[in-house]
Amino acid sequence: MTVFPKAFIFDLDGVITDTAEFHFLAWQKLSSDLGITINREFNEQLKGIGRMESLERILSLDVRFENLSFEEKERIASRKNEYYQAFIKTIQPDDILPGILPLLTEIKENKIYIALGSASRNATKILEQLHLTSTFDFVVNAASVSKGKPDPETFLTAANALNVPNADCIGIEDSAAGINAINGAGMFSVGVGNQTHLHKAHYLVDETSLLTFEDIIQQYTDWKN
Ligand SMILES: O=P(O)(O)OC[C@H]1O[C@@H](O)[C@H](O)[C@@H](O)[C@@H]1O
Ligand SMILES: [Mg+2]
Repeated sequence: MTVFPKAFIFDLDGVITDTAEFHFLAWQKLSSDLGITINREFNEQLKGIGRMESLERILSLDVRFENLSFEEKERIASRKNEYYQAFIKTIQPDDILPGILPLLTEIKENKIYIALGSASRNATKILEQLHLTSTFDFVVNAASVSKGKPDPETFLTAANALNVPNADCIGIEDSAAGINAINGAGMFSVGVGNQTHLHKAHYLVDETSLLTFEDIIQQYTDWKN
């Protein structure tokens, strides 16, 4: 018999819209200002991770930045955010990734809650630009939690707010940190991306266009039984 979840908890960057690419481009630009080179492979470990922690990981690549003060780090992190905000200025509903709108619609039709579990302080703004604010029953962002992904707190906070058991939630993520967070919360994890980085996902698809309600529910049902 088919088992339906009580909530879907979506990551934002790289799942709802391709802002993961803008985060990468902004970090790359900032790194280049600092004389540090980062590539896409290195960027995989920044996905899902908060702004200051990402900066720490980049600075640790070069001993010249060993003794920066907190104020200096904050200033550098703000510069990255300025670069990022310039990239996201023009984001609009057309930028919702393929497959996401039909999935959201079907979840709603089945009267299942939809939450956002994002590490980004820009999350609310992006949802507004995508005209998706009212689609989400609850939004968790970096300001709502004390421990970011891979800690499960982001996903547990959403489940608590919606008053649903953790094991009745499905989380969707494009980052390894996010998949670890969902699994740590005792939820069913859906990964969007490649096997190398997201092998811990309970169910994995290559891209968002392959996320169908029917397939996810089928996989979730198998996991529950
Ligand atoms: O700098 P922001 O917008 O608060 O985002 C923090 C993090 O948010 C996450 O969603 C992204 O995957 C990370 O790449 C990003 O660094
Ligand atoms: Mg993401």
